[in-house]
Amino acid sequence: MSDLLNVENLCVRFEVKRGGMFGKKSYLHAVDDISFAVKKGETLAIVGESGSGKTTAALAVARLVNAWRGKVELDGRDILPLDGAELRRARRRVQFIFQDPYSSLNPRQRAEAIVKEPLDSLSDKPEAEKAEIVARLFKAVGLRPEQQRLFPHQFSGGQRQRIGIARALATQPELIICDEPVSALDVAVQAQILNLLRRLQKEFGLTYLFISHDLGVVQHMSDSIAVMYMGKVVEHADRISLFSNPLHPYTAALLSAVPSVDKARREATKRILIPGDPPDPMNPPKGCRFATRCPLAEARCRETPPALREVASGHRVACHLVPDPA
Ligand SMILES: Nc1ncnc2c1ncn2[C@@H]1O[C@H](COP(=O)(O)OP(=O)(O)OP(=O)(O)O)[C@@H](O)[C@H]1O
Repeated sequence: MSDLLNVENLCVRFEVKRGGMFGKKSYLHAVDDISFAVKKGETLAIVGESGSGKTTAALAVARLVNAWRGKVELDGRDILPLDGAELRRARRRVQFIFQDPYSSLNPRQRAEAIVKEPLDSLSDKPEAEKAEIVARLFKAVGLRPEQQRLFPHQFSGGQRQRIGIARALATQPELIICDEPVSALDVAVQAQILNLLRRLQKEFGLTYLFISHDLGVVQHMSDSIAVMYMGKVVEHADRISLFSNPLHPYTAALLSAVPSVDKARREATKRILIPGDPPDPMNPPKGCRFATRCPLAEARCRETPPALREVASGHRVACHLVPDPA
């Protein structure tokens, strides 16, 4: 399968003023030169702790925040320079499911109007056709026809996320960015929504960029995984390689916190605690960004930033301590 999405050297920075109105202008580099690709019909998960830049990267891919540098190619065409009708077309192809089904739906709109909204803003279809599409989508996400007329507060959290999913599907997108789509939901409901997302992926041939801090969820939802730390991708591999052979000390620590159903594995894996807090994002460490918290860090880690390099087929890592392949 060819790549649907190819992100190259993407950088997003936010201007931050320090010291009041006349303070010096400086920048927070929330996403700092990241690259990844996702094959058609597959799921790439982006994981990392809060503040690592996952959401900002996803918003930049969907053109919901401005990238500072880099490329976001859909089927080989960079969508970052697009505007006008071409941008509208690209927006139809890339849709977003938000984390919080409580705050991402307008409480004053009926469910059917919420699901129809992307068609109103991005398509020129006649009203009757839009109504048909909305009715089909309610069915596809497991909601009943009479629920179309209800308001968000009349739904449970899981049902609200189904509305969010139906809205994301309205323009028949190819790429859906799921930003922590189940983290605001009860565990039992989480499984239902994840199953729904998987079923829809098969049914409509969707490609997912799946943002999560929860590796337990990612284990069930991804073909490949990119691990982010302080704006950088530190490791990127297919799911099986990453779970069976995590190479970056940060990935190993994240994985050690995932409860395993396999008793032998549970006993063999010792929980690795990551000491301290992430450094100030306005003032990142000059070498490896993880060096201040890495139990294995050496002098070179504090001095020189490690490049992301391929150490096994499709397995890339940014760590000085991982040897080159023989
Ligand atoms: N609009 C903004 N202005 C300034 N800084 C921002 C803005 N949005 C995000 N940031 C900063 O960019 C960095 C990355 O944030 P981001 O929300 O992308 O991380 P995340 O990994 O998605 O975290 P979370 O899981 O908490 O959403 C953080 O340091 C955050 O404070």
